[in-house]
Amino acid sequence: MRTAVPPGEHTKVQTFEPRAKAAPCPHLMWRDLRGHHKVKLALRSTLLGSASGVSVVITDTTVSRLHAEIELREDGVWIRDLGSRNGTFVEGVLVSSARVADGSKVKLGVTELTVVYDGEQQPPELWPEESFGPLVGRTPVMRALFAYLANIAKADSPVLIQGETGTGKELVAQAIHEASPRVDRPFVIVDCAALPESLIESELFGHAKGAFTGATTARTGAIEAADGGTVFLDEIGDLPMSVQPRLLRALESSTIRRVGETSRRKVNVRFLSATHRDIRTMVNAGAFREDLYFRLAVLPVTVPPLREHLDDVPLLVERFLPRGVAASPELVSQLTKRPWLGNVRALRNFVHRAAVMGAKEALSFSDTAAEGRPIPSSRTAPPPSLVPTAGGPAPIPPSDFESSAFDADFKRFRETWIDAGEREYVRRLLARHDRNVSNAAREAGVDRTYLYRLIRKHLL
Ligand SMILES: Nc1ncnc2c1ncn2[C@@H]1O[C@H](COP(=O)(O)OP(=O)(O)OP(=O)(O)O)[C@@H](O)[C@H]1O
Repeated sequence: MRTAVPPGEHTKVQTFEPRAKAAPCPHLMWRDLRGHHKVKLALRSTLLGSASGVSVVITDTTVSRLHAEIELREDGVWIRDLGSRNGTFVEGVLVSSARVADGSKVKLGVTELTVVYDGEQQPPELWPEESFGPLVGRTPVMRALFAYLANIAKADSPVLIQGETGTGKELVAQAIHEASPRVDRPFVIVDCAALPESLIESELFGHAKGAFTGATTARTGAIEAADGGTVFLDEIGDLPMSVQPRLLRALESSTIRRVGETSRRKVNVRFLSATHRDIRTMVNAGAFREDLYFRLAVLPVTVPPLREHLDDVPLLVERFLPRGVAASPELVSQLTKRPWLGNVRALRNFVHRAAVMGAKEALSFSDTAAEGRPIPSSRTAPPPSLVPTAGGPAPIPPSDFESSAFDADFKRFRETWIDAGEREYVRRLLARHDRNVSNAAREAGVDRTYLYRLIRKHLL
């Protein structure tokens, strides 16, 4: 359990006035056991299936409970299968994700649906500033996200934040809490992936003295500690099945029971949770409770991967660089062309490495760290650099470890090299064990869930 750091300084520079493009606003027609239906798809994302909690319920036993998701993007309507039992077909072709053209036929189980594009959606509301709490972003996709976050911050319903690793989900949770009426109360974070199954219950709900061996004193759990405020359950997809009913009960009854106690305690908390996994597919696979999913995802948030808002790279670089240091325009231009598979976190790590090692070293490190190479033409250009801004400190010398690393700020130096060493350690460990994580974790003497986290962090 951690309590969040206080909010930092937020820049409110307004230099770029983006316009959101309108997405198509289609309708969906189909016939099932309940007859003919025609539904307008007004939301950016619509869940289709036979479960009663989804937005478009299809009454057909061959349709999975959470079967597919329709997304309205600027370039059209997309459908994504959620690991359904009988698959999703577009014009007779089995797809995992596909664009659906106007008038196309989509088949879920034995039910055929027709997608008709008719008219455009109202463009989404855009946040007027380039930051929202600790988050920065100037692109329409981020400003639309900020406007949505500002709205849901006022509500009290549970929020499920989804997005790839490193997209900023934890920061989104922090931003929601800071913009909510609960801002003056605690914001408590629980990382469900970092705790072994035996400890997670007591971490969440607390325990009584003597509840189990080693419980020498009573302990308040995270949910109780967040009373009046917000509890953020990070990596909720890793919550063991055995603990899920207990969390469901807490959400439904606003009470918790400490491990080893018999009576329940009233709590007043807002639940935010996040995951990089698709919980809908986990529900279909029987690895996550459907009722808990619907309880947690009353207000869903999807954080876009960095490759979908690359125009934010310059602003993010500025945010991550030490005060008084600026990146050269060539470097920034190169950075906006990378795929950033590790998203904003990878960009932040790059900037920190560049400030210690020099941009050239950091770029070549990124090339081997699954971030992909820059566009070929830029590779022949001289190495871009970090330069001091007027009145700022001396430039950090580019190039090799020997000359530059020891001149840097100690904290950053330490983080960068620990990060690099940790990555190399895990890479070699996995190679020695043919990527068998259980064996590797045993040899390393760490918990399996912790090793998974390191693998994800370093994109190994
Ligand atoms: N829009 C943003 N503005 C400023 N910083 C950001 C933004 N998005 C992400 N970051 C920074 O990127 C890093 C990774 O973000 P965060 O830890 O919130 O990602 P995450 O999606 O929760 O990752 P994971 O799935 O691995 O838990 C953090 O240092 C965060 O501060």
